[in-house]
Amino acid sequence: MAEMISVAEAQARLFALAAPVAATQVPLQAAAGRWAAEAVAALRTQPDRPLSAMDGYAIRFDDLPGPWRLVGESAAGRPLARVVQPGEAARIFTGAALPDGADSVLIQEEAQRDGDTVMLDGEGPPHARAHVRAAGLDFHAGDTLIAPGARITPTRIALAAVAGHSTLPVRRRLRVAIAATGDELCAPGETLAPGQVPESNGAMLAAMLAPLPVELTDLGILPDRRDSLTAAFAAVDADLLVTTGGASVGDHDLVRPALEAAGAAIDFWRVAVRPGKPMMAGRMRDTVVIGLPGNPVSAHVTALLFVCPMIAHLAGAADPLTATRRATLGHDLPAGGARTDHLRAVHRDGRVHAAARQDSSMLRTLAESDCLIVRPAHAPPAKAGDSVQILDLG
Ligand SMILES: Nc1nc2c(c(=O)[nH]1)N[C@H]1C(S)=C(S)[C@@H](COP(=O)(O)OP(=O)(O)OC[C@H]3O[C@@H](n4cnc5c(N)ncnc54)[C@H](O)[C@@H]3O)O[C@H]1N2
Ligand code: MOO
Repeated sequence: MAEMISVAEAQARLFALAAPVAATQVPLQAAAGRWAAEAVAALRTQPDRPLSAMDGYAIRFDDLPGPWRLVGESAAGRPLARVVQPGEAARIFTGAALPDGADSVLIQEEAQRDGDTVMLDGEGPPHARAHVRAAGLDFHAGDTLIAPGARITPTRIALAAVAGHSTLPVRRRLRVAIAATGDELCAPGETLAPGQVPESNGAMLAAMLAPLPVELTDLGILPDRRDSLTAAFAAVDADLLVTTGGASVGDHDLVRPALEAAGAAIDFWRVAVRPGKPMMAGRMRDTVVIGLPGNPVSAHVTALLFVCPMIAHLAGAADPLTATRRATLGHDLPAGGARTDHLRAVHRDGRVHAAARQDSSMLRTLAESDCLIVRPAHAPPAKAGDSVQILDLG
């Protein structure tokens, strides 16, 4: 039987199965949560001219301590069409263009006005260009603002908009098919015959993939019959096929032979991960296939470690792996086993506490957990107060 490979090796081999899909240009709002297919440069300088950062009076710093003669007004979008001469001031508002000739802003809390005369009533601007946003303060035309492979966050969408873009280069949406396998499974809510259980992996996977740039096809529940599995897999037209169940070594675990009969070359099967060991991945013509174990917790953990990162990779992410972070352990843990362990845990009083029972069928413990404690294979025993790696659960 094939040896187990490490999580890191499995992720690397998975990513090597297919390159990111084709690039396309989409409207700003449609780019949310996707990844930049190429570098995005500024089409304009921001601000494109000096602007006031405060409400007050545009003055020449050398004229301090005043007084000044008021000669007009500059409001946002309505600049003053005149040069401010020595001894003159212009009323100005936040975001308005600083008139030519002026170099500083006297904030209105430090000014007194009497008709057309403005007088200093306080400290005044501490230096020339005080309360002025210089042209190019934020960025200059031509600056690279978004690196290739960077996630398109709401703030990057705003940045692209102010940089002059109405569209962004991303990868096309991925066509993802999911299928549950198992004769015991019934659609959620259906009346169960003896021995049947409601199918839960499909709804969970669909929810996990919902924030990602995918077009999802749910093939529903496939029976544990090699011929029907083969026919269903062979008919898939997608970038990625994700199955759950039937991945292990039992007589009814037929996903691997059915995938192979449908033309798939399996690249690896069995990963040193707990839960989730029997997962497999390979390629079936233009479709990457990932076979996840059926146990609901195993399916969740392997989807988190492999499916979501693979979608990010195919969607062009420079850094597709889900980030771990450090947390403080709330109690002792025994030495780890031969597989990298993922313990369902909750934060309490600033520390993480693993659930007492970690059976991979127990969905309730998973749903009540806010993170997974990641323990590398063969980790030595850990003590309360030790630092451990965690994966946040959404
Ligand atoms: N002799 C061995 N037996 C098992 C091994 C092994 O190495 N040797 N590995 C175990 C491990 S680890 C796991 S994980 C499971 C996974 O096996 P399968 O992928 O073949 O999963 P199934 O047998 O199809 O199902 C397991 C369990 O999960 C339930 N299930 C399956 N699909 C769904 C679904 N879509 N929604 C809800 N629940 C589902 C299913 O009813 C079973 O209870 O194998 C071990 N065995
Ligand atoms: O990997 Mo299995 O998921 O340990 O139960």
